[in-house]
Amino acid sequence: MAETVAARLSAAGTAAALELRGVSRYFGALAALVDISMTVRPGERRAVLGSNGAGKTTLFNCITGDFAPTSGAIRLFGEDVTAFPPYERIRRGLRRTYQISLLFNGLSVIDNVYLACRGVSRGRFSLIRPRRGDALAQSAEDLVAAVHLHEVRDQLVANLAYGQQRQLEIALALAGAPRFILFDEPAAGLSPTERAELIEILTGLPEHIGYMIIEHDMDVALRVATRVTMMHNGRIFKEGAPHEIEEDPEVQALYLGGGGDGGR
Ligand SMILES: Nc1ncnc2c1ncn2[C@@H]1O[C@H](COP(=O)(O)OP(=O)(O)OP(=O)(O)O)[C@@H](O)[C@H]1O
Repeated sequence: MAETVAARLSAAGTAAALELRGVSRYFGALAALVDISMTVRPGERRAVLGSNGAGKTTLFNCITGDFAPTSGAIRLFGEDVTAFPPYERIRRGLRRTYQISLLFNGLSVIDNVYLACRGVSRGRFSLIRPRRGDALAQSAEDLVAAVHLHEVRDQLVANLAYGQQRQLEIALALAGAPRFILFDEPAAGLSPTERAELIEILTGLPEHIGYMIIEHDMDVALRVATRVTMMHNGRIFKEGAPHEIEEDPEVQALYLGGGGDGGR
């Protein structure tokens, strides 16, 4: 369904959510990204696959502005953001989750989400205590529900199961009306049940929110993505619909043939 929305917005002439043109990133002599060009349409859900060292995290770091590309250009919703610092990209609706947890363990689920909503809103330094029913408090409640954590709303983060903590990280990324989210291996370390829940949460996000997801679990990646980019040695190796990638003999040889370990 997200594919339909993406196609409709694109046909209407809407600027791409994300556009990379000739992006390279070197660390000394090491080429982590080489001449990456890609276009992600509004509402599109893109999986980025590739073995260790393929360049996936460096790609995310260039998109967020954590690393400057050595060369090339990055556009967000039609605007050239190549020289923008990360906070300017966040202001334009870009969000990211990390492999490491950035949660406040000593606070409840709802307080973590409320603080995230507060952090991306105007007046974020106000010390006025929130009341239930104010707009931000309501947004926090909605986000907790969107990631299926309403039953543990008042629990301390430290007491949550690992999978629930990952779900909470998704809620934080959803704070403040994001338009495009980068998910960095959200399924890592999850049980099969938790993975199924994650798939439900990601596929249930509002259709106008596009995302890019780094995922080693092929099953998760192919189910939550409408399009897949396969990277290898800092370059784009293949791009296509999930079924095209799954059936591609070269992808199978490089990735799926790795003994069921997702090419790691
Ligand atoms: N800050 C850095 N300094 C030096 N080299 C780096 C840095 N970050 C990444 N690299 C190198 O760039 C290459 C690409 O790394 P990157 O982390 O982007 O790959 P990846 O596809 O995300 O791998 P993984 O699946 O292990 O996270 C690797 O050779 C890595 O060692």
